[in-house]
Parts: sequence; C-alpha cells; structure tokens
Amino acid sequence: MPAYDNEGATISVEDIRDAQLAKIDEDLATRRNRMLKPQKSTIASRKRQAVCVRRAHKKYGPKNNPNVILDGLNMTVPKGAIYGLLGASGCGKTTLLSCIVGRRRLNSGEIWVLGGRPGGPGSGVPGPRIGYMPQEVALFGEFSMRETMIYFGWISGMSTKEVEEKVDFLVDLLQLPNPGKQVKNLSGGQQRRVSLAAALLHEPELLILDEPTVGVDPVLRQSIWDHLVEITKGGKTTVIITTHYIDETKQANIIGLMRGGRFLAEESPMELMRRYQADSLEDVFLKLSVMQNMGKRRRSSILADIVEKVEIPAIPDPTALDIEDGDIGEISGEFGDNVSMSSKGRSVVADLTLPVEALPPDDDDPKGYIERIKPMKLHHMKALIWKNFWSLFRNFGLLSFIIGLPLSQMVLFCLAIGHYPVGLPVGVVNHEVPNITHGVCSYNKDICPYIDETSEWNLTRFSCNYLDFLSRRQSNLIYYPTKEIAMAEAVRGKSRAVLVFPANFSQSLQERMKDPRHASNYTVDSSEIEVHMDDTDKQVEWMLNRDIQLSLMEATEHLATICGLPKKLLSIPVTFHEPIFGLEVPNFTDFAGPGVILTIIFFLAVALTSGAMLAERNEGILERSLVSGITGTEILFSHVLVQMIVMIFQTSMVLIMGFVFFDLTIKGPVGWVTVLTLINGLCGMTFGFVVSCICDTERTATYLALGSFLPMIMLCGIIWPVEGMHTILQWVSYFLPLTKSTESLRSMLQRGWSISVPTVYSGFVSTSIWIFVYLTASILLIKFKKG
Ligand SMILES: Nc1ncnc2c1ncn2[C@@H]1O[C@H](COP(=O)(O)OP(=O)(O)OP(=O)(O)O)[C@@H](O)[C@H]1O
Repeated sequence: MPAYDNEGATISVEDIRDAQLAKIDEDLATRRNRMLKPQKSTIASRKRQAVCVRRAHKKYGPKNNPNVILDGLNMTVPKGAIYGLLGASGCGKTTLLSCIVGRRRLNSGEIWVLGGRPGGPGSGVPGPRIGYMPQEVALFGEFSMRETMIYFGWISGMSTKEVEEKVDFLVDLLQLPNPGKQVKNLSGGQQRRVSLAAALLHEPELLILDEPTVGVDPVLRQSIWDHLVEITKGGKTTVIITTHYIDETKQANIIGLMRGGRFLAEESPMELMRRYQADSLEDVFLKLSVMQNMGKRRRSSILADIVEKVEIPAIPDPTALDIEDGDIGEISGEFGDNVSMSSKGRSVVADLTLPVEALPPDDDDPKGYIERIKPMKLHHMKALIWKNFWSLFRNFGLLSFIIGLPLSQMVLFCLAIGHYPVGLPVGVVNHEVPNITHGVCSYNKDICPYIDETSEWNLTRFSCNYLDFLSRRQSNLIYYPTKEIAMAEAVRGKSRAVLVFPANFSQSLQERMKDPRHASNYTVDSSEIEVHMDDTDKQVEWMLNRDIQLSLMEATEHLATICGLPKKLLSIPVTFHEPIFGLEVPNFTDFAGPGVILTIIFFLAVALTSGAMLAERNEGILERSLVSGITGTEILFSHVLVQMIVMIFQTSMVLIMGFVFFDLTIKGPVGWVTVLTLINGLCGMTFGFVVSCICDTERTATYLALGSFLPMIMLCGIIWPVEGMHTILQWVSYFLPLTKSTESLRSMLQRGWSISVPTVYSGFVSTSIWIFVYLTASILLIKFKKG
C-alpha cells in the first residue's frame, strides 16, 4: 500500500525502506562513535558491578619461563546477572575465580568484588556475601549432609533452625538423598550437589560456582539452572558459573568466552549466536577461536573488519552504566583488545536499570575497622570447634592412633630403654684355679686368711672371691682353659670381655699390698687381672668396665670386713658417696625419659596438626572455609582448642604410665611438669601449622617433619648431654625448641627444682617463644601464601 508525505506526494515502499536503513546507519554510526570515543572509568563505576576485573595478569612458574594464565583480562559482571564463564580445560577459569574470591593474587591488574577489593575491608569478600562452590568437592566425608550444612550455615551466621529449614528445600531442589547420610557414602554426583547446596544455603549476593553441573543428569541440570534464573530475577543475587557444557549457558545473561588468557567475547549468548550466525555457542566459540588465531597474525585488519560487521546493541540507559570518557582503556570483549566494545555498553539481559545500591563502606569506615581488628568471631569459632571435634572423634582409627601411640611408645621406652644390661657373656681364664668345672670356683668365703701363728696373711683363691662378686653383676661368666681359646671365642663374638687371672694372682696381690715399695715387676704384673674388652658398644664397654672395678672393690671390702679391718682399707682411696641428685645406680631411662616424653608429645602434635590441616587444605575445605569468611587465626585457634583436649589426655596417659607404672624418678612439682609437657605439645602443634603452611602435599610435610625430628633427637640433649657436643653444635642446640625444655623437665624430675630456678623457667620461656614464633609464622603464611 502506498504511503503519502505531507505534501501529498506518493512515497514508495522502497523509499521507506531506504529511509529506515539510512536512519539505522546513522544510529549505528552515532552509537559506534559513542562507544569508541575515549571514555573514563571511575572507581565508582567499577564498584557498582558485582565483579569487575581490569587488566588482570596472572602467571605461574619461574620468572624465566612463566606460564601466563591471565593476560590483561577484563571482565565485567553486572549485579543480578548470571555470568557463564566458558573456556577450554586449563585456560584459567578456576584461577580467575580464585583471584575473584581472594584466594589467589594477580601479578598485576585489579579486581573489584561487590564494591571492594577481595580481602579488603568493605568488600565482604571473603565472607557470607559470597557463596563459593570450588571445583573439588571440598566437604567432610565423615559428616552427614545435614551436619555439613550446619557447619557452613553457622559460618555464615545462620541459626540451626534456619539451616534445617533450608536443608529441606535444597534436598528437594537438588534431589538429594536422606540428609542424615554421610557424605563419603554418597556418589560423586551427589557429593557435588551437596557442595552446591552448601554454596546456595545462605542465599549470598554473589554465587561463584565452579562446574556445579558435572555429573548431573540433564533434567536436574535444567532445574539447577531454573533455580539460578529464579534467584537472580530480583537483581539481588549475581551468579558466576563455569561449565564444560557450553550450550547449557544459553540461560546465562552474559557469557565470557575465555581463551589465551583473555576473553574472546563477553556478551549475551543470543546476541553472540546472532552476531556470528551460529546455531550453537560452541560454533561461536570455534569461530572466535579461529578469528583470535588469525588476529594474532594480522590483528588490525581483522579488527577493522569485525568492528565494521558487528552490530552494536542497544544500551538501556547509558547514564546508569556510568560510562565516562576514558573507559575505553579497560574494556572487555572480543580478543581482549582495547578497541572493541565495552561490556558495559552491551545489551546485557540483566536488568541494569535497577536502582543502584548505595556503595559499600569505604576503607576507612570505623565499623570495618573494628571488624578488622576483632580477631575471632563467635559463630565462626563455634562452627570450627564443632567441626574439628567431630572430625577427630568420628574417626575411630585416628583416635586410637593418637591415644595409643604415645602410650605404647612410653611403655616400650620404659621396658626397652635405659636398663642395665645383665647376662653379658664374659670369658674368664683363671690360671689360679686351672680346672674350674661347671663354673664352680670354691674358696673359703667367710674365713680371714690371717694366720695367727705367723701373724701373716695367706691369701689364696682371691680370684674366686672376686669372680663371685662379679657374677652377681654379670651372671654369664664363661670359663676357658687358656687365654688363646678365650680370645679366639671373643673374636668370634662369643664374649664381650675376657678376664685373665695369673697363676699366683692372690699371692702376688698379697705381696703387693703388704710391701708395695719392695714389690718386683713380676709381683706387680702377676697381681693384675688382664682385661680384654670388645669396645664396639661403648655403653656395654662402659658398664662392664664399671662392673669389673666395682666387683674388685666389693671383694676387697669383703676381705677387710671378715678380717675385722676398716672396710675401705684395701680398696682404692676414692669414695663415691650418695649422689647429690639422681640415683646411685645409673639409670639411662631417667636420663632419657624427659627428652623422650617431650619428643613423643611434640612430634605427635606435629603429625596430627599438619595432617589435619593438609587434609583440609588438599580436599579444598580450607579454601572454602576461608572464602566463607573464616580467618587463618580462627582456624588455627580452633585446632589448638580441640587438640588441646586430646593433648591433655595424651599427656596424662604418658605421665601416669611413666611415673606411676614404671616408676620413673619424679622429685619436682608435678603441676609444672604437666604444664611444661602440655605447652611443649602446643609448641609441636604450632610447628605442625607451619609445616602444613609450607608444604603442599602430605609427602613433603612428612619429609619436613622427619627432617626436623631427626636433628632434634640428635641435638636437643635427649640421647647425649649437650655439654659433650662441639661448641658450635651446642649453640645450635640451644636454639632448638626441645633443648631447654628437656633440660628443664629433667631438672624438675630428677633434681626436684622448682619453677624459680633459671634452668627450669628457661624451658618454659624458650617453649613459649617458639610457640609465638611458629604461630605468627603460620598466621602470616596463611594470610600471604596465595597463588
Ligand atoms: N598452583 C599452580 N601452580 C602452577 N600452575 C598452576 C597452578 N594452578 C593452576 N595451574 C595451571 O594453570 C592453568 C589454568 O588452570 P585452571 O585450573 O585455572 O584451569 P581451568 O580453566 O579451571 O581448567 P578446568 O576447566 O580443567 O578446571 C593450568 O595449565 C594449570 O596447570
């Protein structure tokens, strides 16, 4: 039908179409000019987005050969949008998300999340404003689904009742089995859904879901997407979701196609398919990938081509987007090049005309300040302590190990270490009594060899007297007829020492004692016991040596006594009186006991803590908890509190076993002994934190723990006195955590010293300093050791 202009002239359909096309061209030109005109971005504009990433650079590996993951990437996620983050496996999606949630740092560039910097005040990130579902399941296998929800619910400040109500809804939505079932007994897909439920639980403002639909059937996948669409409708919730099923992101408002560390496109899925005349998003991705590859070769010409062909979508309300001059320098879009369109200017399906919320509190907000210096939150501690307690006490095997090991070690130590070796084989060749049969060397035991008639002594078979006393100390005396045979047997390892008595031993000894000034060399030589020792084992050699000398002393004392002489008359003129401290009979168990007790408690705490922390970290639970707003300090202290209970139990058992059942010497204050043992365990616990922060795997943690255990055993004065070491090693030793405490404990136990003695309190001071050092190091490592 013809149309008419106001002068009555006829206008053809072609004319109208030409006019419309001209108008569209004009509009396009205007918009393109506006879009490509340099525009300025303000911090305020970035703060208004749910997430805004600018010029993000992230690389792994060494400086000379870096693996560049993010290469100047820009990303804009408006509030209330579902943002599908797509890209090939290994392109850096998880890395980008962990930077957004504040678990990794960019090498350069900036990130704004919910109006603040991740980790900075005002952002609420990490914290309950964010819901994070990491790629790994990141749940406690020992917990039921309900308990898992209670843990995450409590962290985000929900009450148990609120959690219970939400659990029912989520079980229904995600088609989960009975919420009382333990997570470890669920299938892989069910576990992922529980993980998703944990992220959805507290209805956060920003949901970050790393592949939530893996292992989920298409029907359920659709209902998850429907739920995401539902919760974002009001504009209060924003979702960033990564997935390998590209086509499921059709329901997203925007998708970011990531490749080569940048976005190939950041656009609504429909718009992308329309623009690139593709039937599926996969085709779009393919086309853009090809174009990106070409662009690397001849970037400028392709860009010109693209800019010409690309239709610039409408902007609902440019003023609301806060686009200002200069923004062009940080736009996201095709090829990540700075001359393409700003995502802010695109037709994003999310309702960008929603009223702009008030900006979050600034960095110098006094409330934020108080929050920052407040080290621990009550509901966080409640959740963590509850979680740690149940993780430990649910695991029966682990519990038996941590209680059984110190106990069995103590029993084994008391039974096996430090006791005097008796029954060592000692070869005897007694030329004084050549034909000893069955080890019987008869002599007049209680008759003094004094002869009244001559007023002289007639000492005979004193060797038998001596061997009698020696056999009370070492019962395994083996008699040989000749020295040659005895030595040959000793060389074959049949005896630890060989004692040879000359033929006229007693007589020569008598002459030597009677008139030493006129004793001939022959007399002196034949009055001596010839001793040949196997010195391989110094402890054995030292003890046999002692027995040989003490037996002689006892035999001479006996002789003097039966002859009515002063007891000490015939022995060497050195008397060892009752020891000032310790026992008369040396007891290595008492010497080594303090070091062994402290080592058991210390290293068990190291193993337990580092094991628990590493398991938590490697399963992703630690990261998830940190993203939920839990701080490193809270995690450490919650572990300290729960493990302290275990340690009190362990310490009591070890001390009772050692001092009550095995009668180790304890002369000092029991209370301080217990306190020192406990703080030593605490020290081990904090060292365990450091180990778990430094090491990435259980294997390296084991190496580090073992690598520190062995030197400590050597250098802390546990098996050998520190004074016997090289001067440099003595200094090293004093700087180790177990040296001073071992000395302190030993002094309390055996010397009975009180806390006021410097040797004793220096053990407490040294251990406390180490606790402080380790704790500070772990808090700093947790805070700053990010990717
Ligand atoms: N801690 C790390 N140290 C060194 N390289 C890392 C580290 N974490 C990730 N990478 C590397 O960075 C690249 C990107 O990894 P990322 O996990 O971010 O990829 P992705 O896109 O999430 O992969 P997928 O889709 O398979 O989960 C990979 O090549 C990976 O090997």
